[in-house]
Amino acid sequence: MKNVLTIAGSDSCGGAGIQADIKTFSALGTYGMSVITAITAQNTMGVFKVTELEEEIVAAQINCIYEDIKVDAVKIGMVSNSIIIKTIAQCLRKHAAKNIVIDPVMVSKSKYKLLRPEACEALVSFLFPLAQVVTPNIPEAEVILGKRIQNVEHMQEAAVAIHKMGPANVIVKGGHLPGDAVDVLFDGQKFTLLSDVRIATKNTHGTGCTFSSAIAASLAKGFNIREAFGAAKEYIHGAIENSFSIGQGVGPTHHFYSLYKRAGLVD
Ligand SMILES: Nc1ncnc2c1ncn2[C@@H]1O[C@H](COP(=O)(O)OP(=O)(O)O)[C@@H](O)[C@H]1O
Ligand SMILES: Cc1ncc(COP(=O)(O)O)c(N)n1
Repeated sequence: MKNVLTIAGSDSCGGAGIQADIKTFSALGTYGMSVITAITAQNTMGVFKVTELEEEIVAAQINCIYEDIKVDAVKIGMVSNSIIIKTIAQCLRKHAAKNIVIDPVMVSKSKYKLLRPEACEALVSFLFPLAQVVTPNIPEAEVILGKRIQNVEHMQEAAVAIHKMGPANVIVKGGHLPGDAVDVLFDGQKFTLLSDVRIATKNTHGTGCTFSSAIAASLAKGFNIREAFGAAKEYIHGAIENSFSIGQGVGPTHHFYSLYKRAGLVD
C-alpha cells in the first residue's frame, strides 16, 4: 500500500477539500492521510465561514506524519494565508518530501475567496519550486500571470510561464473554457494535451481537488507524470459522469461508482 497525504481545507459538505482528496486516494487503492489547514462551513450553495488554523498545529500535523510514516506523495490544496504557506514549505523541506502536487486553490466554484489575495505571491515563491507538478485552473493561472487565457494556445503559453516559477511540471486545466475539457501538461520540454468530451452537468463541486489527488495517488504508485496525468483525467471523467445532485446547488462527483456498480449498489 502506498501512503498519500493531503494538506488542505476541510469541506463540511464533503464534495471538495480534504474529504474529496481522501475519497480519491481510497478509490485509487492508496492510504489517505490529512493535514487540515482551515475549516470551512460550506454546502452545495456556497462557503459561509472559514476558520484558518494556527501554523503551529499545521506544522505539528505534518511533522507527526513524516516522523512516523513513509509518505509516497503529498497533495497541497487550500492554504489561505502566507504564514501557513511558509510553515508548510519549511516542514516539507525539512522532511525532504517528494512527489509534491500543488493545486493552487484560490476561489471556490461558489465564488468565495479561499486564498487571501496578498498570499498568492508566497504560494508561488515558497511552494511552487518544491512541486513535482502544479495544477492551476484557468482563473488561477490568470491571477498568477496577470493575463487573460481564452484558448488552448494561451493555456500552453501559461504553462510555459508558470514552469519558469520553479515546478518540475505544470498542468493547466481547461474545465473553465467552453467546448471540450482540454488540459495541457508542460514538462519543461514538451506538451501533452488530453481532451475529453465535456459532460453536461452542474455537479462539478471538487473537480480540481479530485483531479490533483488522483495525480498524487498515481505518482505514489510509481507512475511517471504523463501516466499520472492520464490516470487522473480518466478518473475525473468517470467521477463527473457519475456525479449527483444533493442539496440545492453544485453537487459532488462520485468516487466509488465502479465499486458500487460491482457490488450492485447502483444501477
Ligand atoms: N464538465 C466537464 N466535463 C468533463 N471534464 C471536466 C468538466 N469540468 C471539468 N472537467 C475536468 O476536470 C478537471 C478539473 O478541472 P477544473 O474544473 O478546471 O478545475 P477546478 O475545479 O480547479 O476549477 C480537468 O481535468 C477538467 O478538464
Ligand atoms: C476546502 C475547499 N477546498 C477547495 C475547494 C475548491 O473546490 P471547488 O472549486 O469545486 O469549489 C473548496 N470549495 N473547498
